[in-house]
Amino acid sequence: MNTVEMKQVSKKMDDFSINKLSFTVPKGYITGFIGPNGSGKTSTIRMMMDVWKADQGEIKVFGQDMDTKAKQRIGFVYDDLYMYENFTIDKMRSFIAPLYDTWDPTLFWKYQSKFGLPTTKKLKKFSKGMKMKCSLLFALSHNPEFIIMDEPTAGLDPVFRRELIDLLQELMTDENRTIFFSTHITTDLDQIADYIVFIKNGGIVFQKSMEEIKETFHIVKGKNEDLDPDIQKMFEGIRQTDQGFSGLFTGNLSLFDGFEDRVLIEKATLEDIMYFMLKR
Ligand SMILES: Nc1ncnc2c1ncn2[C@@H]1O[C@H](COP(=O)(O)OP(=O)(O)OP(=O)(O)O)[C@@H](O)[C@H]1O
Repeated sequence: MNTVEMKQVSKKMDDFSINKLSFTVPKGYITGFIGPNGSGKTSTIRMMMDVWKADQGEIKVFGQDMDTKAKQRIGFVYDDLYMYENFTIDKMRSFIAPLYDTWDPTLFWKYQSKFGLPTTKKLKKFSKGMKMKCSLLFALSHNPEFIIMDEPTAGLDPVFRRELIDLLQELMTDENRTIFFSTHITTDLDQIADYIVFIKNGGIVFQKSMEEIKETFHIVKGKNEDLDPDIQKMFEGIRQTDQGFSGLFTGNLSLFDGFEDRVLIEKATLEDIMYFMLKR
């Protein structure tokens, strides 16, 4: 069962386009959305939320086209705060709470206190991190079954970032809940993601489960003298220094059996995978 299904979605902008993008967000799991700067993550999220219309393709959320009823079931965290800057949190609450049937005041005050957000300070006086926390506070207070976040950890200090990751994990004890979020901090995803959607230039690179990623991608380190052109071709990407080479490998590891201790093989992190696949 999928919370989101994007099929062959395309959109042309001035000097950029999303090209026949297809992926799913499986229900009950955390899916991380990665890609380099300007690859189309925010644009894709905007289309998913129906803030922007796609030129072509199909986007289904909860098995239907997006409408106000579906939006009620979603907690949406932008990379910027789209709220009235002259308002305080308390005033914002009086506007936003009535919009949601499932608004939970207990949850609101619980997160307000947990995030340490002042209720009487105007939003324009909030720091970047405080704005992100505020956006999270409003997104979580109506107990959404689907949480979509655009770079939620950007601007957060390491302590709160860790706390947010723990909070997301805690939220996932509800097996009906689904989380989809974009981030450049791939170490966060190494810890909590179940699936990864990787895009580049508005197109899909891959969608895989973390399990599949851990089984498929390896970093092989070795000596430069062992790196002949035939071996080089077997890698998805290679980095060479005077000390030796390291490369991203997705093939059968038995190929290196004869190398014995001349090579070191490790599981690749998401950062390794992005680095080598984008460098290629
Ligand atoms: N309103 C807009 N009108 C025209 N082009 C836009 C608009 N917003 C974004 N773009 C372009 O779309 C491309 C993708 O931008 P987008 O913000 O979706 O990427 P991203 O993957 O979220 O990037 P980042 O990781 O840097 O936040 C960029 O080339 C950007 O200039």
